[in-house]
Amino acid sequence: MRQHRIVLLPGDGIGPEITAVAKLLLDAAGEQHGFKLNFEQHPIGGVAIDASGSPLPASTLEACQASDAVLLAAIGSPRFDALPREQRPETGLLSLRAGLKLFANLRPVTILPALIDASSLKANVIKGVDLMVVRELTGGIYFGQPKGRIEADGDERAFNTMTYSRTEVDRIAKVAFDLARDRSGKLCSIDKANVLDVSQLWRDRVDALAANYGDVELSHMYVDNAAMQLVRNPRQFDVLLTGNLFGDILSDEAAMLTGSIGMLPSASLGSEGPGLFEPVHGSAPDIAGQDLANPMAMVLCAAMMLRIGLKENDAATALEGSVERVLAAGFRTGDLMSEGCTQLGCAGMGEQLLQAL
Ligand SMILES: NC(=O)c1ccc[n+]([C@@H]2O[C@H](COP(=O)([O-])OP(=O)(O)OC[C@H]3O[C@@H](n4cnc5c(N)ncnc54)[C@H](O)[C@@H]3O)[C@@H](O)[C@H]2O)c1
Ligand SMILES: CC(C)[C@H](C(=O)O)[C@@H](O)C(=O)O
Ligand SMILES: [Mg+2]
Repeated sequence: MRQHRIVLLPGDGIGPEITAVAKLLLDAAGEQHGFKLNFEQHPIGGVAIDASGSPLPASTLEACQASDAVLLAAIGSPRFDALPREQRPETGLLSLRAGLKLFANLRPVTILPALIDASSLKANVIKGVDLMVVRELTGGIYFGQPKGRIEADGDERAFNTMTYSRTEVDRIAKVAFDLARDRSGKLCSIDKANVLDVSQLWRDRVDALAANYGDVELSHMYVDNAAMQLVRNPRQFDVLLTGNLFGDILSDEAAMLTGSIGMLPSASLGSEGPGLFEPVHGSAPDIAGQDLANPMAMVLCAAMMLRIGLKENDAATALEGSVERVLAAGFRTGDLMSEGCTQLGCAGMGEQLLQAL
């Protein structure tokens, strides 16, 4: 039987609740499709700070490095907001992405027919939307130096640096061009080249690479316009290429096209080694521990892990199918609830997903 080593990182807030659902489905999918997943669970984020003082213990990173794929739920809690930045839960996640060299974050945004009325946008605006945000994940203003907070001239000042090298832009742009080639052949690169030097380099490199992709229709858009176009006419987009910060913001915005941030999965990939599969949403402290979380983004992450990380395509399709069938049958978590549907908690949704597998 095929065997795969999976590191599970439930993390904080709703993380453990949605991880339990994903594990249930992954075990069942393995049984149905002839493979076994060997799970190891490790702490990251707030739970790791509580246990060991570090948001990314060395043992967690080492286990991830030795795995075939990593499935992370979410990290973060207001309890840690006053800690120095290097000790905060978010730093654990950033260090994991950097430690595994996961420079490419793929965030697919698809509208499931059953959820056409769940979005805050009109059905005729979102119908048929199928786009992919390709977000650079280990550079830009998240990691740029210098950064810090200083006292100067009787005032306090804080600063971060938005920086990209040619090499960093080229490798993420190549991922986006290749994806566009496999999809509809359309790529829109997002920047702020009218103001920022770092964006002008970004645009110059994307233009230079376009010479190798004569079959891809490339356009550029300023990020402020992109934020507007995403809600005005999202169907104009196929692959969106963004830097780290712009992609973070635009993907949360794009999540609302699907009806809820609780529906959006992502895959964080490097050029080799295990991928990290992580929902776009956070630890949702406002609903944590109340059996209210939508586990479907996490289940769709598990599907991405099966397809991209483990090449278990049939099982991936089965998981996605189960999400579609449960929604078509009218089951909803609170974030997606609309008239005439049946509301379920996180665990109840897990049971329905399992039955529909
Ligand atoms: N990848 C990650 O682990 C990740 C991502 C984003 C934010 N965070 C962290 O999470 C914490 C909370 O951040 P936030 O409130 O800005 O963002 P969030 O995504 O956690 O929550 C935003 C809103 O969406 C809702 N929501 C999110 N996921 C949901 C789900 N699966 N089902 C139902 N509702 C859901 C929440 O209840 C909340 O109202 C912070 O500490 C932040 O740093 C972590
Ligand atoms: C929690 C935070 C570090 C993270 C990010 O900004 O990348 C999150 O918002 C995300 O979108 O994955
Ligand atoms: Mg985010």
